[in-house]
Amino acid sequence: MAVTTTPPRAQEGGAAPRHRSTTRSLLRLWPYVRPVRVRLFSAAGVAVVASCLGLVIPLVLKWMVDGPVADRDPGGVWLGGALLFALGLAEAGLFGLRRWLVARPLASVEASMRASLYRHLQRLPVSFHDRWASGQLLSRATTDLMLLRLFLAFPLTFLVVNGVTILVGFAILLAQQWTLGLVLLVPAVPLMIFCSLFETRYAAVARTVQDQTGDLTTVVEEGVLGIRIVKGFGRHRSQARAFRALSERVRATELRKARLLATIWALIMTLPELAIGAALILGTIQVADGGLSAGTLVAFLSTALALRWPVESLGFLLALSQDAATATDRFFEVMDATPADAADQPASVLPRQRGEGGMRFEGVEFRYDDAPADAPPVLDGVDLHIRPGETMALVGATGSGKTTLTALVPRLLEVTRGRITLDGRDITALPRDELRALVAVAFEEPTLFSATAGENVLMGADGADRAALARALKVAQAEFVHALPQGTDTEVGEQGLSLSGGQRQRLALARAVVGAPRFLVLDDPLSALDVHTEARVEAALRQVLATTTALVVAHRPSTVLLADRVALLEDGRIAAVGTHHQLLRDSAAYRSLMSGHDGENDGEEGP
Ligand SMILES: Nc1ncnc2c1ncn2[C@@H]1O[C@H](COP(=O)(O)OP(=O)(O)OP(=O)(O)O)[C@@H](O)[C@H]1O
Repeated sequence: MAVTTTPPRAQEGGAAPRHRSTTRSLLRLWPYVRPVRVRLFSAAGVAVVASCLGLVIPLVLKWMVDGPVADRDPGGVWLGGALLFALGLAEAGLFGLRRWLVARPLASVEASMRASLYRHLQRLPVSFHDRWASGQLLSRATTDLMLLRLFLAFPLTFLVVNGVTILVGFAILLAQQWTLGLVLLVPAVPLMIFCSLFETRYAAVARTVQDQTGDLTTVVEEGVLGIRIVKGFGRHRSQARAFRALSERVRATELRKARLLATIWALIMTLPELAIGAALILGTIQVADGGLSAGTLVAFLSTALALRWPVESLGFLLALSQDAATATDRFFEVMDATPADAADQPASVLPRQRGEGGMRFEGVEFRYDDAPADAPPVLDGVDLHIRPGETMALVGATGSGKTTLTALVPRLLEVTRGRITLDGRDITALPRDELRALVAVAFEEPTLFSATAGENVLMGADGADRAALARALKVAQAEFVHALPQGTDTEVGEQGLSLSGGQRQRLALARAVVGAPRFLVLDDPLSALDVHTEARVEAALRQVLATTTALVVAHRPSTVLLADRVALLEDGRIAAVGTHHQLLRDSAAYRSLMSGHDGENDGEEGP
């Protein structure tokens, strides 16, 4: 399975991709923004009108200074004052309306992006999740999406509003006194150069800080999930040191970001102020010479001052846009990864052949994407046939590829070469839903979700009822559930009651069998059980699921004995197949493997 992107790692010095276009990045948000475009554009229109109303105020001032004030007409002054008050009120009201227009749609854009990301993460193959740190994914789903909502709510609108206001404002300035207007325009050229330099540098720092925040999230998550190990080995000090070092790195990068912002902000504020100062001096000289009316100078300077905020806010708006472009890139790095179903081969369904029943591995080769190029494949030409209704134990040394082989059947991993058939049908030609209904899996690490015990089990099959639940609990010898405070309705998992390792394993096993699957793949799911419980589980499994074809990774002779036949995995291929006794007799490797377990203490399951 080819996944098209690799996880970016936070690097000191910035990891922003070169040649990135901020606009092109942000334009990718369009499909999510499209449904709310009418409200967003209306809000921008309202804000433009509000901002331009602000520019009318100096014109009213000019009329007042040159008219009623010069003519000492109190009625005119009152009229001008009332007009100014009405304009101010309208401006404030319109900005309020803008905020009301965008609040709800933007919350829905953020929610729909988060839902798409979550859906996509669920569809991405296991190999993708193996390669990406969970904190990097978490930070994309939280911090990055929040930055995007902020961008759509504020900088996007105000870049447009302030851009239009600056253009209209300068048109008014040039119309009033073009020579003074040109003086104000002088700083525009250096400012544009500074802004473009700033954009490139800021993009690199913004990317670094967002990646480092992802790394920090990973460390926090690992610290919380691994709290028992941290405490058990007294590692809290070294964990805290590692955390401090990482947060120190984030702080240093944030400070770099702040320094850049401070520089551009200082330039954006100073240059226009100098230009306004120069215009004031030149304008005063012109008024003294009689070339300009006092009212025009007042209006000119008021307009110039009204343009200060639109100009000065540019640095801050550009910075927020950069943060948003980086967040967009990070969001699409995940969304662009090829989901597992997209990699399905065309459904060249092989006709089911007689005698082809059961689970068959034919020349199966598998290599991990991130394995070194010169490393041999983990599995190299595996041939194995598990007959219908048969239980095959899979044994092999640690690291021989047993888990990898079991992950290939439900297509958690994809074979690199060769094929696997279930009742004669190539698994790559089966729709995912059908494959997942045919094959049930249980792993050594039993994962339970924050839900009731019953819900955790029923997750194993769509439409399974209470009767199926009771049957599954019986097969998995998980009837201890009935003795829990609320029986099958007791909350378990991270937020609920803590269960012992063996109890969790039996619930996970019940989940695997609740749908009475045709094929069962168990990756040593009974390792935490005592031998007696294990024997009872296996016996019940065989009896109730007589038609099930099972592949069971086994480490202990007791598990092996319950299987019909045993396959020995060695050097990436099946080295021997036979009953336990046959292999003990014929295979030295098998004898040595099993003898390693002879003296093993099988341990007790939890309370
Ligand atoms: N995501 C991965 N990327 C690269 N190599 C991997 C990955 N997962 C496992 N491997 C390698 O593949 C080999 C087989 O691993 P696997 O977990 O399948 O062995 P196993 O037989 O199940 O071992 P055990 O009995 O200890 O559970 C090992 O060498 C392991 O290092």
